Amino acid sequence: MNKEYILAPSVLSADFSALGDALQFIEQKGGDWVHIDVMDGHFVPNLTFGPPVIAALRKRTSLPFDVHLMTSNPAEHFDSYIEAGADYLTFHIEAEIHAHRLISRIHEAGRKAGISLVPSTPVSSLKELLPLVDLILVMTVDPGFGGQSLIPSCLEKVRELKKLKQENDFSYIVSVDGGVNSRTLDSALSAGSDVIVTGSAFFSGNFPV
Ligand SMILES: O=C(CO)[C@@H](O)[C@H](O)COP(=O)(O)O
Ligand SMILES: [Fe+2]
Repeated sequence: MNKEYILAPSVLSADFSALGDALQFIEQKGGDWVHIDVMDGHFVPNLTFGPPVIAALRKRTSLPFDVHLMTSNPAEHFDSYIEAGADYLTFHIEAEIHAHRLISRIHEAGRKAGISLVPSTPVSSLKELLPLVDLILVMTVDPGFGGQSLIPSCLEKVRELKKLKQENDFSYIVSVDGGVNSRTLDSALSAGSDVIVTGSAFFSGNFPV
């Protein structure tokens, strides 16, 4: 299928007892990246993968790893995720005051730095970081779980970010994460999303691939 966006299926909705097979499935279905949701049971009320699991998956595919840290204090352990094989490492603005420093450290390690914001955080909170980041991940659900419904008003942030990018010649790409399925895909794309993350819809056959 010829598509004009980066498809980043999230293994959060895969069978955790067969994550290697999930990577193969993503490749077969034309996924461009693998989205890996790291949850610490603190920043979000759920717990998922850590660096050892990511390092094991790294041996099974050459697709880029889009690691989404939903963790408190991401600066404390970001290097383990880089060592494990993250290509894009995204952390939450709500979890890190010293974001400039963390972005620099990710860049010094030779990886792409992403910043994410939950539905209640406005784009204005990212103002100082817009010239620095490679990716902005707009959460369209409250993070922590797959299978939730996309909050349509969050897509306004995608429009705002794309406008700011154009006006200021910034280089970031914009990703939409949460509740994207065959019904909501068009709205995410028409808002200007460059990357589409999809978990439950992709693994249940409710995503147009
Ligand atoms: O970051 C998250 C959830 O916190 C996402 O990456 C989910 O994995 C997306 O799942 P769906 O909403 O597509 O089921
Ligand atoms: Fe995610």
